Amino acid sequence: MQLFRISNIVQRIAEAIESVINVDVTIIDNKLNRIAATGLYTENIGARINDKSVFAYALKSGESFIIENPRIHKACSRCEKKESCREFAQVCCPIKVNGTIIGVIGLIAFDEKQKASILSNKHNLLEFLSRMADLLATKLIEKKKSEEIKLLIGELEVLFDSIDRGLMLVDAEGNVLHYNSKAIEILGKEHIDNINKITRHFDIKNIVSKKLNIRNKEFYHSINGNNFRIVYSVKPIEVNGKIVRLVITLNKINEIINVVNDVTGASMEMNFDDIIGESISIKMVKDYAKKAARSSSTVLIQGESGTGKELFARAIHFYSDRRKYPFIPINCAAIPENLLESELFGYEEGAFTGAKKGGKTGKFELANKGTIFLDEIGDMPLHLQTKLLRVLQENMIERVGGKRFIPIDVRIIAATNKNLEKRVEEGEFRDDLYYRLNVIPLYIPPLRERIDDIPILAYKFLNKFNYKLGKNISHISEEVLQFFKNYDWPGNVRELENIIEYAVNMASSNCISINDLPNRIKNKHVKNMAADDIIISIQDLEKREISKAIRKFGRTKKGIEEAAKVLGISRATIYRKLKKYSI
Ligand SMILES: Nc1ncnc2c1ncn2[C@@H]1O[C@H](COP(=O)(O)OP(=O)(O)OP(=O)(O)O)[C@@H](O)[C@H]1O
Repeated sequence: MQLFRISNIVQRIAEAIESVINVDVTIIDNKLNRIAATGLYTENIGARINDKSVFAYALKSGESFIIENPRIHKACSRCEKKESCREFAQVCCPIKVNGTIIGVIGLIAFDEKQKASILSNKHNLLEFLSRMADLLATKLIEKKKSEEIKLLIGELEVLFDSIDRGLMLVDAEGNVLHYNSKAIEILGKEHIDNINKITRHFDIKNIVSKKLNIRNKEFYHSINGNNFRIVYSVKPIEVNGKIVRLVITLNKINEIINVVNDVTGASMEMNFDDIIGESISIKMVKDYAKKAARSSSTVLIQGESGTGKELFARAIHFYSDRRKYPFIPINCAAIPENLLESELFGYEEGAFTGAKKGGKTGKFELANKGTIFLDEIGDMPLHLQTKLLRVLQENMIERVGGKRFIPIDVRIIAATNKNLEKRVEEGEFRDDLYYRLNVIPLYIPPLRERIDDIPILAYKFLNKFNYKLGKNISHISEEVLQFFKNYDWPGNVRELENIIEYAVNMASSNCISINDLPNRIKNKHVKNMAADDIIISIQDLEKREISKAIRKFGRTKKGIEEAAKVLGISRATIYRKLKKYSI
């Protein structure tokens, strides 16, 4: 700590001491710089004092002392000016902060009268100087503390302003004391002159009296006639058991929605190249879907389960102008009927028993400016179909228990594996909604109608699961591929993917064979074997028959011998084949 930082105060204290004692005063710092002086040495303020002087001695000793006989006193022993010294007496009193010497107060008598004044009351004089030294030390500590506080305030101001949320500091009466630039951005510049009015949304009285912590509530706010929903939280600051301040954080709902979508991966990117298939039919659907992506009309995707309807919906979204906004999928059949409405449209706080505090944002709002994918639309209950139709007609949604309409800009892609026209005929699906949804119809053919795609898809999934499971299987046997082409694929591409995952787990050689497939598939294969038109390679046949025999007779030496006998091959041959096919 350096005395020069409070040099004004040091000088004032030096003058005060002089006016009380009538003796010249010099105050030096721990570097022997004269910080303050009165009388003869005033003009030497700022100059350095010799390091063999009495002051240097005082700094080193750390004790208070009085020199009654200059030149003879031991403090003068090293002084180079001792012979020419004009001083009659001197007093030194160190200034200490937490035990560290930071300077010295010195009194210098230049005549007998001043000397007498010093010597007449030695004890009280030293006591007085030590008080003055303490006063200087306290002033220096205060200065340091106030500089630290200034720095802290500066740091907090920068921090306050760099936070990407609106912040307001409010007193217990609701007066806004501070706000950051993000708060101005959220609330709108024109509201800043009347910022105290904003606090009426927060019920400050209640928060203060009940010491409440409020999390993620909403209020509606209007800027230039446009309505926004702002989400706020309030944290009280308590001092001695009383709430004295409140910190209010503000966020625009849209910004929160974007964060949620980013974090949950709602917008997992997908494009048309990720849709595998070289068959003419799939190529045609892709071309058609690319055209659909350019418009913002509603698309209805129809196709059996697992044909890739969601894949197409995602690819359309990421090929469209909405690609920077969320893609929000919702499966209308997977959510219980009583929850579906609030999932889709959200609800206000207190809308029903068990409703979450602060309400809930629905998928339509989450998808704002993006695309909502309504999967299994055929299973949507009739009363919600009516509500959905209104959304399509008016581009507005109403939260459950809400009193106002919220404008939305969402593209709808719906999908179903049901025959929707039939459901319309049966009265299970509103015909007006069907026509509204079916503006751009897209039909995805089942796998059995594009068998040329099966090997490509099978190898694509083989690579995927090799990577995922750390395997290195390079082939799928001809017998398996042939069987796949004849299989009916009720679960389409999803089923094919699952079967390959199973087989990659089970295969012990570098080729997937019939034996590696799940039992329910193998059984179907056995039945198919009866069909004359299926041709199986000799190798696959050999492998299958050897496996069958081993399963029947066992892997013991005796079992293998028995199997060789039944198969009509030698013992050496069966061992060789077992190794070859990794059975
Ligand atoms: N052409 C394809 N290329 C690559 N993977 C595909 C293809 N078609 C479907 N898949 C995969 O098959 C699985 C099922 O696809 P998706 O969920 O899109 O089908 P869906 O028709 O929406 O099914 P559901 O009717 O059950 O909702 C996914 O893992 C998907 O990645």
